[in-house]
Amino acid sequence: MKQQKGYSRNGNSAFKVSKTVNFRGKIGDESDEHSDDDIVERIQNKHRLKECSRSLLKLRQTLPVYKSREAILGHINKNSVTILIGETGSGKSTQIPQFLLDQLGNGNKKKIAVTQPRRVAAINLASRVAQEHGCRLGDRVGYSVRFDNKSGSRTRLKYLTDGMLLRELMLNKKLSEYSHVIIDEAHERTILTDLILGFLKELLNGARPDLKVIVMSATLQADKFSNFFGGAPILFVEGRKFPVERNCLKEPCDDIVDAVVRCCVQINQSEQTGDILCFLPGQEEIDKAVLVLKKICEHLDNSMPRLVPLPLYAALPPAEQNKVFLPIKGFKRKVVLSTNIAETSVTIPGVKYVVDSGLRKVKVWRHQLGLATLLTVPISKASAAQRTGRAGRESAGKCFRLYREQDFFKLPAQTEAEIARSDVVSPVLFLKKIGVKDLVNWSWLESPGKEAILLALQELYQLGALDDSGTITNRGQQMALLPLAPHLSSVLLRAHETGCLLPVIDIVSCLTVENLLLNPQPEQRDQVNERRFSVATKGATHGDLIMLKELYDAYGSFSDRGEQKDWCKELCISQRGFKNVVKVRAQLVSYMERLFLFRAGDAANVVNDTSDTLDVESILKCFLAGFVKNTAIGMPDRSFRTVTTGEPISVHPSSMLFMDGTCPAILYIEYVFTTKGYARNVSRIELSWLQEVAGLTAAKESAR
Ligand SMILES: Nc1ncnc2c1ncn2[C@@H]1O[C@H](COP(=O)(O)OP(=O)(O)OP(=O)(O)O)[C@@H](O)[C@H]1O
Repeated sequence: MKQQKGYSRNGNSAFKVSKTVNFRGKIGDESDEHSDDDIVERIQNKHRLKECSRSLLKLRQTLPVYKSREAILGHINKNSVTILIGETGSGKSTQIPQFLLDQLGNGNKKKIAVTQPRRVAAINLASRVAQEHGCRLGDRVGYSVRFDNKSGSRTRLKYLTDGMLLRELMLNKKLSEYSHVIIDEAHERTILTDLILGFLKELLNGARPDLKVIVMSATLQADKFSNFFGGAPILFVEGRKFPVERNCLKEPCDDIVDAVVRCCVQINQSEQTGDILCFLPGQEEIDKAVLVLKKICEHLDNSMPRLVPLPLYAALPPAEQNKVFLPIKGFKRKVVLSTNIAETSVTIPGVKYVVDSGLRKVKVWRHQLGLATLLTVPISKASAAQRTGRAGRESAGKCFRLYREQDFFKLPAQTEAEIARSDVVSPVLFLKKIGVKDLVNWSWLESPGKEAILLALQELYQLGALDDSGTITNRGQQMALLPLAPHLSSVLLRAHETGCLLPVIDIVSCLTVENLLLNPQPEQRDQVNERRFSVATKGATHGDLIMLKELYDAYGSFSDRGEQKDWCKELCISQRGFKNVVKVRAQLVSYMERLFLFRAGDAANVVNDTSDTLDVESILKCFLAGFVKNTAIGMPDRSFRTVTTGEPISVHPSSMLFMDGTCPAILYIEYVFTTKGYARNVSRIELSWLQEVAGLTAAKESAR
């Protein structure tokens, strides 16, 4: 290992060790019939919950926000919109919603919604606030995130992802259940947060002048939000609870995974107790760092705490994600390796040290190509502050930035709004669904621009979501209700119409789980590919989508868990990824059942092809209908050119079709640009299919 580079210190050096106590309330569902034992247990649980809440009250009272309780409530009660700025860890996300909950009292049936850009944060906050409030999670305090809901008729305070609030909006345009909507971490400027803000503005000026809106953020974009809401007052809450010392590298590092690992080892050697939270750009780097740390741990001196690396990224199943929040026993130190999903709102108990790579992965939409690419880019100053803020939440902390101080000053102040670098097909479909007619002049916090809106409208028209007059069709309504991007929704609807729904749902479920197929080590690549080819015999000819179906079937065919695990290992497949696929599949089946009122188990309605009887052509034509723009034609020199712009594109080395030189045309689900443009998740298609599907679209266009 290389020598650890030195750190220069520029922060507060106060250092204090405090004991962490973890309280865990019992979680369960309420049923109507109880035995005497049940009742006794319930009373005991209630007692325990109240006790836990009483001890947490002492901690809550020390939070800066708690001390400003009356002023904050007074402000919110007086104004329709309040912009609230407070430092990380000051208690915004946990305390302000509870002040409002207490103020509502027991008799009031209205609810408080608190939106979060990420599901991990929504769940983490709801769990904590339920403990502080002394209730079971899902009772008075609950959460709702995609594919998971812990809220019920008694829930008065609901943490939910911005996507879930938008879904609620589709069903109830006035949000009539809610008296207060809190938009947390508004500075993240996700498309969905921006959309909600626009929608809330329209509601306040129209159907719900009584609604109270609170926009919260730790960083300064206050003026922008205030101006958007016609000069809404800005409230600053002073004070941070614990100091965090900041350290930067003296020299830049060239290998970020190596630098993170070295920094963790150094913290373990030189710092007092406390867990470590590291921010890395993506899953690939995280998995690599976990592996290296596991290997290194075997050789570490017994006089130091044992390092326990735990990954945290969106593609992990919730049970795996939850592990990072559990306390660790024994002479050990938890090392959580995370993407930016733990960057805002999240408190990971025990964390005292933050290691920040200064990088993140971001999807950038390229209008000219009509494709998105995934890039690793430096974070903003606002992000760096958020990451630093994950330390110092339970006691004083330290943050180690793996870049130089002068590089920090070069970072952009704020993260660019997602809407400025994304395609807006989903948002436009949503706005159409809720009946917005004039999209260009709608209350955009930041308009994506006329051109982007027109392109999105065109795309939705091609997918059959809009009719000639630009009105949403029945198909568009159904697409909006499915929890998928419009292109994938359209694939499912086509599959339902052509009788191949279940195999297509299997494939779509696999596509929604990131990094299901892991990258084998270079020396194992040929062997792993051979094994995959031997299972996915049809995929070897038809490509990655069909291979996913074959792998899904093979995964489901094991009765022995151990054998299933070995199989995943041999084929370099993520077993936890497949567990997630199974859950997503169940949800998608139930959405489709509700939309079309059928039972997927009823063979008369849907043929559930096995790999042996798969109707490959029908399946691929469904995908073609949703992704007709993502096609490329084979050239005599075995290269491909995209149908839309004629750009050269190559099959990605991870594809089953990488070595195949015989495809007349290809369909791909993703485009990535590294050294050149690559197609990922590639399928072989025939030119006649392309003519058939593109012909249908062209016919529609000319009829317009
Ligand atoms: N899950 C948890 N476990 C332990 N302590 C927690 C938890 N959640 C919150 N806390 C405590 O409550 C404090 C306030 O957290 P809260 O999330 O309300 O702050 P915030 O101002 O919203 O911060 P941020 O902007 O960083 O999200 C934390 O600093 C921490 O001490």
